[in-house]
Formats: sequence, structure tokens, C-alpha cells
Amino acid sequence: MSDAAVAVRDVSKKFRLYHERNQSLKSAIMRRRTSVYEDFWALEDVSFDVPEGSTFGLIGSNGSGKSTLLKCLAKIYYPEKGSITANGKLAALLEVGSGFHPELSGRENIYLNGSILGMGKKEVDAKFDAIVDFSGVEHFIDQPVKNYSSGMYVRLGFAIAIHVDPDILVVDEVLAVGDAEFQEKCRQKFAEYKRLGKTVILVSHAMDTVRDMCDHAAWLRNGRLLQVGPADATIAAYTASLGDHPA
Ligand SMILES: Nc1ncnc2c1ncn2[C@@H]1O[C@H](COP(=O)(O)OP(=O)(O)OP(=O)(O)O)[C@@H](O)[C@H]1O
Repeated sequence: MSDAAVAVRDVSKKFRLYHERNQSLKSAIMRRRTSVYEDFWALEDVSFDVPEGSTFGLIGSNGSGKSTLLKCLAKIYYPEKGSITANGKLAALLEVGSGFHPELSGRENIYLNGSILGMGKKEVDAKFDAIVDFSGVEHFIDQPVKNYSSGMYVRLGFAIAIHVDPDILVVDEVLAVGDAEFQEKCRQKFAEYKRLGKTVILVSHAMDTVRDMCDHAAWLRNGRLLQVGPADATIAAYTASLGDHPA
């Protein structure tokens, strides 16, 4: 479909859950090295379109498959079944610290992470000051990132991801780690993306944030898509399903 930034079609993702009831060496030998496992489908037959230019929220309870789906979008995981088509350059900011080497400095990690996200050295050179400026971690830029706080990690990771200048930005829960000032910066960035017709896909448990930022949303439960469409209606259905337990 021409107006879809991302088309998710019949996506199913399986993990193996190993059941090692007895951890001893003797028991491993007795089992003759055969492992006992079961297949667990973290995503099952998930299909939806993310409209181009939308800010799209993925919502659902813990373990419903949101992060797994984002990792499939970012091509960190490959689904066993189905397909995902992205129409444009996609940059993802997933778990805190992913794509960073803890022993390297912030400066070195900008080059490392930038190249993982598809930027050449010259491009990073040209954008370096702007990345550092947006991140707000200039004072610590030559320190190893293992000494960064989780908020500093996320600031730097987000600053790099947006300077890739993606058509589609995929952001996991990590924004919740940032302080109020940083969240406001992100909010402004998402609004700017919207004005530019770019697409943002984000995961959040904060329904106020999703309501505030997103125009569309998809609700996952136990790996299945329960509802997709306008954010307000999807959030209302999800929160109603929680009964007395607020999201
Ligand atoms: N690498 C893995 N190996 C085995 N199981 C996994 C793996 N990654 C995720 N899972 C399982 O897949 C299911 C979905 O996990 P996922 O992290 O996608 O959920 P989520 O909706 O992002 O949850 P949360 O809101 O808690 O972040 C969970 O049951 C989880 O235990």
C-alpha cells in the first residue's frame, strides 16, 4: 500500500523456552545432551499498516510482544512467518544501551552507533556537534559510557537516532527513562517529524503519553493484535480491559 510507512503482514515470531529442571552436570549427562524445550509464539499472525506521517503507539500489558515486534521492525529479529515492509529509512532506539559499547567513550560510541545506523564517518563528523548538543551530555562525552546514568544513555542514543534523519523512527519505552526536560525535547521532535510527514512508532505504558503523542495505536495481547486504529479508541479499549487496574 502506497500510504503505509510500514506494512506488517501475518507476522509470527517464535522463541524456544528451555526447561532445565535439574541444573547438575550429572543430570545433563544423563539426558545425553538433549535439551527439553517448548516453542513459544511471542507474536502470532500480526497484521497492520502504520500510516505514513503518523505517530503510532504500540500498547499492551507486560509480555504482550511489543518489544519483540519493534525488534522485528528493526531487523534484530526475523519472524518465522509473515513479512514487514518499511517504506523509507528506518532508525530504531531500543533498549537502554543497545548499540553502545560500555568501555568506549560517548564520543567513540557516537561513531560506532552512527555507523550501525548507516552513517558514514564524514556524516557523523558533520553532525557530531549537533548530536552532542541535543544529547546534553557534552561534559561527559569523553567518559566511558559504562559510567553514564540510564537517562544519559537514552539521551545520547536518541540524539544519534534522530540525526540519522530517518523517515521512520522506532522508539521503545526508553523515553520514560529521560527527565521532564528531555521528554519535552522528544515531544517537540516528534511534533516536528509529524510536520515533516515522517513516521514515529513508539512503545509506552504511559497512556497519557500515547494519548498526547499518538494519532494511531495498536493493542497487543499475548502476541496477538486485538485492535488497531485511532489512538483514542484503541487506548479506551485497552484501559477498559484492565478494569480497575489503571494502565
Ligand atoms: N529472547 C527471548 N527468548 C525467549 N522469550 C522471549 C525472548 N524475548 C521475549 N520473549 C518472550 O516474549 C514475550 C513478549 O516479550 P516482549 O518483551 O516483546 O513483551 P513486551 O510487550 O515488550 O513487554 P513489556 O511491556 O514488559 O516490555 C514474553 O513472554 C517474553 O518472555
